[in-house]
Amino acid sequence: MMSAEVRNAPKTAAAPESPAHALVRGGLVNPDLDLSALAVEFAANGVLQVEDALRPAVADALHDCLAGQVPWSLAFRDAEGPRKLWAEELAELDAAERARLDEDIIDIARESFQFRYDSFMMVTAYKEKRHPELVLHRVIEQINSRGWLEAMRQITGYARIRRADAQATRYVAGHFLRRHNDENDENDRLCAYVINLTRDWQADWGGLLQFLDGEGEVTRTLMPRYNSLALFRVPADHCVSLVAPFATGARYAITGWLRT
Ligand SMILES: O=C(O)CCC(=O)C(=O)O
Ligand SMILES: [Fe+2]
Repeated sequence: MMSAEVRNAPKTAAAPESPAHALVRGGLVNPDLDLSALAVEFAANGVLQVEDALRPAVADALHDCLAGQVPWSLAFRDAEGPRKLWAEELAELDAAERARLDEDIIDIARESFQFRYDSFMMVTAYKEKRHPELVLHRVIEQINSRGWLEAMRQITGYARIRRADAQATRYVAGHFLRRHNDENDENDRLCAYVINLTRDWQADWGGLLQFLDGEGEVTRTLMPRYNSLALFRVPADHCVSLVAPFATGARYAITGWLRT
């Protein structure tokens, strides 16, 4: 399937070096973090929310990119599996087709694993050199840099972390991600991470990252606080709760896995 990036952008080799690109090249990690203290907390729970995780100016640049520049596509599952619909394809649907799509998404959610959120596949865009103006290309380089990976190895205790992938996500009213555990066929995901880039989110808007035990009890809830970094071991059962119809904000994040 052709990616949103492929459809939406001409292929350009040279990435323009804007001030935001230069800023992100300077590194992501907030140098004030106490990595040893965070490691103690992570070792105890296997789940951790790091506050003020990125350098503040970097968080602001990433927020501005997600809130203003990213060409989102809608991610969900149909009968065959994961699907993406580009913004233009959604715009072409009439009201009846749109209602049908919503019904189909919810029908699957009733019976099985399902999600609905806006997505931008950062690794695909990077490899295919699509949308080189987006600072997200620099993020792909930085989350695979020695500095970031070493910080992640120190916090998680996983010396085997070798690389990271990433997608940008946006959850608005009606979006959700049902219970799953992040395991994949390659079995190379050691930890999941979520960099939260939403300002002024409210807990009763939903969009909460929740961890579940074998009895279906919620064991931990993480608010998507601005510039927080959620880290947790894979596998772990978790979900993103439904964003309420009255939520006026969008929940922005960059999320992916720390891999072998
Ligand atoms: O956005 C989040 O908080 C979690 C996302 C997630 O669980 C996933 O993409 O697998
Ligand atoms: Fe997940």
